[in-house]
Amino acid sequence: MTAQLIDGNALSRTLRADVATRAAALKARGVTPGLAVVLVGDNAASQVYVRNKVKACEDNGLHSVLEKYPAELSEADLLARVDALNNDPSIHGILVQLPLPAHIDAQKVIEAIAPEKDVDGFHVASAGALMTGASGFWPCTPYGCMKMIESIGYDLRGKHAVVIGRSNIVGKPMALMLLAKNATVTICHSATPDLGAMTRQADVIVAAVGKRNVLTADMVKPGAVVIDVGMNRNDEGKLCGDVDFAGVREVAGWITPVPGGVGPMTITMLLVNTLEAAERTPL
Ligand SMILES: Nc1nc2c(c(=O)[nH]1)N[C@@H](CN(C=O)c1ccc(C(=O)N[C@@H](CCC(=O)O)C(=O)O)cc1)CN2
Repeated sequence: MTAQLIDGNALSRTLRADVATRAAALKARGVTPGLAVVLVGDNAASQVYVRNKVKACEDNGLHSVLEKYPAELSEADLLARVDALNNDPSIHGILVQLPLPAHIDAQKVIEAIAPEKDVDGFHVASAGALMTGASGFWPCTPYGCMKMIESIGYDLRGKHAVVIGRSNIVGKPMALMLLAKNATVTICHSATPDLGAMTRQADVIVAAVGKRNVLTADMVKPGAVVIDVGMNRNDEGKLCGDVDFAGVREVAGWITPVPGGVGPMTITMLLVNTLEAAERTPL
């Protein structure tokens, strides 16, 4: 069996077209959804990601501002910028690109963002909302993974989902989202003794570790849905995920590629969250 691809670029095109339609409707009522993207330092990958976020806004009718600061920016100055953006009525969503330089406490900066503008979904209030089922923004990467699973018409009720990785940004929120759809969820991590024994039981596997070949064909139940969140480089310097794609695609039922899978969906869900932040703002 060769797995069917879940194409993040194609799904993104469909979802972004819907964002553009809704943004135009909002504009007609006098509100242009606005996103502020804050980048500190010169991390090469971050520069590409923020550029792609700004372009995605431009292409789909959202207003965006990109604020770039040198790596030496103080934490206090960054907090002051966040405060100014919290009070700017033309800005509905704020994101501070991660990672931040080591002298800045990233969590402190995230907590300074007004929860109603936290379109990254990283604020503790957003995490609490996800946990309790209250209204709030979901982190874009796991939210994108859920949309990919939804796009194949897969019913998670009663299925066993294994999430590999326990970060606050992907692993933990991913597990909560799967749970909310009535999956039975297992979270595996670096101290899990026999990862393969867990993943072989899974109907759905989400790999979010940041290490190549964490998931190989012998660890996958035939027909499983495999979502690859990893973003790594192989020995030739080519982008690859956490999953041994060539091997696993011969066993899985569905699989996401890297590139062209979860990555573009992360940016798409940022647009969705920003649009919703603007829609929720009273006129
Ligand atoms: N404030 C945030 N910081 C970070 C986030 C985030 O969601 N919010 N996530 C990651 C990086 N990230 C978005 O910021 C991101 C990573 C990758 C992609 C993407 O589209 N990848 C492409 C390949 C791109 C390439 O060629 O290098 C793909 O997978 O096809 C989008 C967004 C950490 N920081």
